Amino acid sequence: MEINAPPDGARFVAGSKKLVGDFHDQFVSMILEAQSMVPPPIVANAGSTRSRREPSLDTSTFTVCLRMRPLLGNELTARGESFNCVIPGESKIDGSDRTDQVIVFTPKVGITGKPSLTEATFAFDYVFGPDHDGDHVYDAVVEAVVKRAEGGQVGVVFAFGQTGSGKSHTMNGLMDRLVMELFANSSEASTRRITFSYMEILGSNIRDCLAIMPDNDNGNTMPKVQIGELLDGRAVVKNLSEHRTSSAKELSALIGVAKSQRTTKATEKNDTSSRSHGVGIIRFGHVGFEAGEGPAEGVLYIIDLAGSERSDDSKGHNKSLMDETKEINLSIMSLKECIRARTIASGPGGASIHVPYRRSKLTLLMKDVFDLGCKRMCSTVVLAHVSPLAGDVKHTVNTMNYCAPLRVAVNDKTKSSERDDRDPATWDADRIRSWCEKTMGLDATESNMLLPRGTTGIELCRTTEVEIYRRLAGKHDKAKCVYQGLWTLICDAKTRKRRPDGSIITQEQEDAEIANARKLQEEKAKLWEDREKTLKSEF
Ligand SMILES: Nc1ncnc2c1ncn2[C@@H]1O[C@H](COP(=O)(O)OP(=O)(O)OP(=O)(O)O)[C@@H](O)[C@H]1O
Repeated sequence: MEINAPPDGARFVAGSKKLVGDFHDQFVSMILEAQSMVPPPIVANAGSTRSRREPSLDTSTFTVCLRMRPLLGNELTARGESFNCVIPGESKIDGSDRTDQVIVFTPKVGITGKPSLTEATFAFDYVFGPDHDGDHVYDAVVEAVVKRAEGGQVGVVFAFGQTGSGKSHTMNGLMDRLVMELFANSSEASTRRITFSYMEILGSNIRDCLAIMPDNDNGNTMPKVQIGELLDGRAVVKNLSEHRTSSAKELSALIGVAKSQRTTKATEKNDTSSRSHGVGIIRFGHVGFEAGEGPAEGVLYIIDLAGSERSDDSKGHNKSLMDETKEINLSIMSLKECIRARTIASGPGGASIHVPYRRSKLTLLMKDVFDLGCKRMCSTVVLAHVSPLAGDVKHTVNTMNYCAPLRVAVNDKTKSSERDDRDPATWDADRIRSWCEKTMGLDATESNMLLPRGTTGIELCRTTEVEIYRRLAGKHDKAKCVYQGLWTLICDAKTRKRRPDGSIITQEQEDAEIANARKLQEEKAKLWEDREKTLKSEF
């Protein structure tokens, strides 16, 4: 949509070469006017869409958010292209769906010297504007992921966006709040074991930022960290130090050391630009179990990606900064590719989609998030960051063009899959109880402990491993058996072959299709053989 300047606003000087910065005040008033027309938030009847959907379990969920930083310091008073061109748009909460919109205005000056704005609207799960602080972001999207990781699942929070858009600012704030929350409940201290590690990744060069801690014998000579895959498919990290923490003070001190060790350099856009991906890993272990007995460790990855740069941002770089930029942009591209492919892979007919997580060390580390066969729930929060400045608008549109469709892909997959009767997420309370008793060997008392108040299949599928162990207290072997049995069924359902329209391909249909293809191939071979014979006889 094009918005033209008010007639009395712009100095139209036909033929003279005017730039966007020459119309600072006109653009500011045009954007303020557009902002005054944004409708108030819409809150529809809760539950209106959820009740219509088939129960289904998203084993890897992505919450795609946008955070825009405020204008800073001299940006507030500077002229030229230093004005705000990103504003929060309409907000809707519709049953189980939540949508926040954001509007980006691209200022232009035509060849006639006339200023105009091009308006584009993008939808996200959440949009955090300049007035939202870090606590707001934590409460809205991060807290739930932390709780899941504490319960034995995988949580990932990562920040990406243009250099100088506020990624480190957000992640530092989230880490500070996380430290407070993790140790707020002292009664949990005796039942869990928290460890912290921090590394920085630049291409295949990975460094342990806590290797110089005094509790590490190797000091500064720590070997390079390696990320690889075991024969059984598990991703492993070698030579990364793990530091047990039992208080907020200890964890805070470790985070402080990690931050001070991370490579930053001054670039044209940011005096302290992060030139690597910073990866904080918090593991939640459980005490009181024999080795190999208890629930799996939960893990939380807090990832502050290096800033992506367009060629404009890097025109003043020397060769080494240029090489770093290339590495940074490549790994961010493969991360985005993996999220896109993973969301499509969980949709109808998507089980055969390849998720290229081996392409970079960062995505290999997060393998659980991208693997359809992963045996635990993975929740990822994508925090895309943008600068509000008109001078950065190309980058902003670029970030939004990539991130906003990630959210659409997530929502689309619930559309029209044929109900899978073997998927435990679709079972009612009686069927899941009968499976627990007949297949898993639980007696009636154990079933009552595991399935309080008529727990349905989808509810049990969403229950964390730690919670299953808690409900079946003292019966670790049964808890392990139920969790593993349940996740085998879930993974089978996730990888079941489907047609693009969502209908299930049964084993018999698959066998018939293979036999049919083989028959066609034999017929073709026979045809060629006959042709060759005819040709030979003709010459
Ligand atoms: N929401 C915010 N409120 C106030 N100041 C902010 C906000 N976001 C960012 N800033 C400030 O903007 C500047 C750049 O932010 P930051 O270093 O976090 O960017 P970045 O995206 O991590 O950059 P790079 O990718 O180059 O490391 C910093 O001075 C930071 O304090």
